[in-house]
Amino acid sequence: MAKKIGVTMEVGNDGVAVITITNPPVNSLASPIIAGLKEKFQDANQRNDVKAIVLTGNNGRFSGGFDINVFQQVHKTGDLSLMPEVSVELVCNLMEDSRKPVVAAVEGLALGGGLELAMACHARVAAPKAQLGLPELTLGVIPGFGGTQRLPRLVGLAKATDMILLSKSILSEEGHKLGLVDALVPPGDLLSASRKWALDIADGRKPFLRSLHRTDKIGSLSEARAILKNSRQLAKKIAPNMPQHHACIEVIEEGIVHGGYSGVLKEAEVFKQLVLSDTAKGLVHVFFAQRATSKVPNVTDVGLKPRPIKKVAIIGGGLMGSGIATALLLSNIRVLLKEINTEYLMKGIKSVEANIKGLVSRGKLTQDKAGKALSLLKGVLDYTEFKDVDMVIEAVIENIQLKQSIFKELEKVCSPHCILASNTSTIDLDVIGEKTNSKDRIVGAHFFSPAHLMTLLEIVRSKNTSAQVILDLMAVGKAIKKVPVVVGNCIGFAVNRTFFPYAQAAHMLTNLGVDLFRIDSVITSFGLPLGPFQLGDLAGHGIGLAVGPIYAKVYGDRMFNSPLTELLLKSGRNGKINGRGFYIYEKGSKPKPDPQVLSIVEESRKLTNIMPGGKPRSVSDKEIVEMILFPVVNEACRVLDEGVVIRAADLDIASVLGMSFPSYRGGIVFWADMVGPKYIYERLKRLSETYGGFFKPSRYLEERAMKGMLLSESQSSRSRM
Ligand SMILES: CCCCCCCCCCC[C@H](O)CC(=O)SCCNC(=O)CCNC(=O)[C@H](O)C(C)(C)COP(=O)(O)OP(=O)(O)OC[C@H]1O[C@@H](n2cnc3c(N)ncnc32)[C@H](O)[C@@H]1OP(=O)(O)O
Ligand SMILES: NC(=O)c1ccc[n+]([C@@H]2O[C@H](COP(=O)([O-])OP(=O)(O)OC[C@H]3O[C@@H](n4cnc5c(N)ncnc54)[C@H](O)[C@@H]3O)[C@@H](O)[C@H]2O)c1
Repeated sequence: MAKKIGVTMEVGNDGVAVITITNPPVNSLASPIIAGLKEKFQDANQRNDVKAIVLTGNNGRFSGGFDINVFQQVHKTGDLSLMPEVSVELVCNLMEDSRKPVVAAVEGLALGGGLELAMACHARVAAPKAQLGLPELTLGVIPGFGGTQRLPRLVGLAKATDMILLSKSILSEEGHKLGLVDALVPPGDLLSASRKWALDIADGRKPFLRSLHRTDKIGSLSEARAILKNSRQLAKKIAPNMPQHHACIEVIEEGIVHGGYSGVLKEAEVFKQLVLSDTAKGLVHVFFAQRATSKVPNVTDVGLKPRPIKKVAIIGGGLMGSGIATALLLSNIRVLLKEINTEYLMKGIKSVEANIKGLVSRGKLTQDKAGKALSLLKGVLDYTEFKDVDMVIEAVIENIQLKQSIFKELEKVCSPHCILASNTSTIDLDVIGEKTNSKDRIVGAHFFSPAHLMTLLEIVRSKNTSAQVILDLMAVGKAIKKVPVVVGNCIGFAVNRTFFPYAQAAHMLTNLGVDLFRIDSVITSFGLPLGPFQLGDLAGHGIGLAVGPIYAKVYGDRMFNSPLTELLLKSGRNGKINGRGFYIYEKGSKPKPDPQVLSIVEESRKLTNIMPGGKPRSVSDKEIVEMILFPVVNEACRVLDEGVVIRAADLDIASVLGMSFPSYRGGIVFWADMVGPKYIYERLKRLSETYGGFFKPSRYLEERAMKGMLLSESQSSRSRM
């Protein structure tokens, strides 16, 4: 059934016109809604039987803002005329400057353009716990319906810049204290209270306030300039590669110096420029790509319902097991943590406690909630209590025989409906389940470290895993605030496999004579939070050495064998874990590049002997980015070709959430498409002629480059799922 979209107006006997937005699920401001609002406000302003107006949203949500699909259309077509001219015609002229008072009745959420409409009203009445914010900067644009001007005038400049630059929303309770919300009322009274407020303004019992004309919360020009100076510093720190933060501050400043109306006009100009930026394209892509991960063909569209998962057993209380336990406990799921002996069990429980304490000390969790979470944890040393768990997540060391024997045992001790998940990062799931008769309920639950903080959950589906089990794990993932991405079974799955050339390429460049600290710095300037060497230190070089042969076995034709990791380990540099790797790690200070490591690098260079003519290769920063990330793109192509992910956008989300690839570049495939498959192919081809198989372009990349296709365009039908 087509969903009902539109704007309605009902005029009551009291002379109040209630204008209601209906566009499920979040009442986004799509073109027909904006047209409907213009029409109804014009009508209400003209009708003699209308004394006052109430604006509200249907189904308990005021509005989730401007329709982000329109941004995507603008990105596809480059056609700016798809953007409506709203900020003056509707928001200033028809609403704010109306002679009839308008009151916003806000419930659920008022975000972006939704909050901007509410701020153009002459008062705001809200239900408790409504979410209020201007998150436009997360989409690469700025507020475009006057929000840059009205929010500072309603809550003060410091609070407004904080909310806008950090895209922080607040609840209506806080909004009430700040003056953004004029009255808080129970949801059942929202409409009647708003009607009354509107009539009170009309009859002069309450003030007729136009937000854009207010100056009482702005302070003096020098105070404003001091706040904006701090904002500029904040923007430099949090968004060094993005244009919208600085642009937004300029627009706010325009309004402070030349008045709100001038600010509104500048806002529209700047909005037009930003909406076409690569940053906006990347961030809007990520917005939709993240939501698309919830749609898994033959799983979420076949009428299945997720089964309740109330109790989970975790086997192994090490780094990953304790992190996974923390994530489950924080979402009120009971956890049995199994270890091999009391000492390791206590260590595991202490890690969970430390994770939770860390959240409390950073103000992310109340003491009460921390206590409640820990009360749901029970440590065990055997399988006696496994009979009534709904799911087991195995997180023991990466050892095939051990995992196989555990799964064989689980089949006996757990109920037949229990989901059997493994957190393995490299072992084939079919191999793990080889000795069982439960292959349909064996699934990969690949969390990323630290598991209680990282949001990606790769759900690895073997050819036998049932749709019901995938759906159940997706539901658990969402319940514990992860973003589940369903991927196919292969060594490294989607993320680790795609990024295995990341460290390898860095090692190759270093062996070619490029300074390793420069490589890290170039890559962090590109936008990844950690360069390949610092990332290696964080993961631990022992792990790097252990997984190398596993990758070599299947992807050996495209491996660069660097002796550097082994040499590091030989000299006692395990990485962050023992305070020394490529960097030195001291408590309380940032990692410091260790010059002593350079002699180890020299030794490695002698062994590989790949420097041209024995002299360091000279490379530009651009070449560094290309030589490190194009091999990653190349592997992403193979992942797409083999159908390891359902759609290219899933790999974008997985790269953003699993590897912290910059979201404003849209994820690894989106970025590659922006750079151009043909250019990437030609660069790799040239590099492979000099340096061999590591850079050899994949069949998929070559094909797309030759056909002038994007990498994200219609994938091969040879899906593994
Ligand atoms: C000529 C040029 C002149 C230029 C002048 C300027 C003109 C235009 C100015 C625009 C002005 C405005 O300032 C810009 C905006 O308002 S941008 C939008 C700001 N709003 C947001 O960023 C909110 C985004 N949404 C969310 O954060 C969440 O979706 C949520 C609203 C908190 C709800 O969360 P949840 O309940 O978890 O549900 P989902 O996230 O899963 O969403 C459900 C579905 O709804 C879709 N959705 C959500 N928001 C929007 C939206 N704003 N537009 C379109 N669609 C939206 C979402 O995609 C989900 O869809 P599916 O179910 O299909 O996946
Ligand atoms: N470390 C990471 O960054 C990371 C990321 C994703 C996935 N993984 C995977 O997660 C798994 C665990 O890795 P980790 O880093 O937490 O290892 P870890 O060494 O920190 O922890 C493993 C724990 O398992 C326990 N254990 C071993 N046999 C057991 C048994 N029979 N019963 C109960 N407990 C047992 C050990 O005592 C140890 O405490 C591995 O499969 C690994 O590949 C690791």
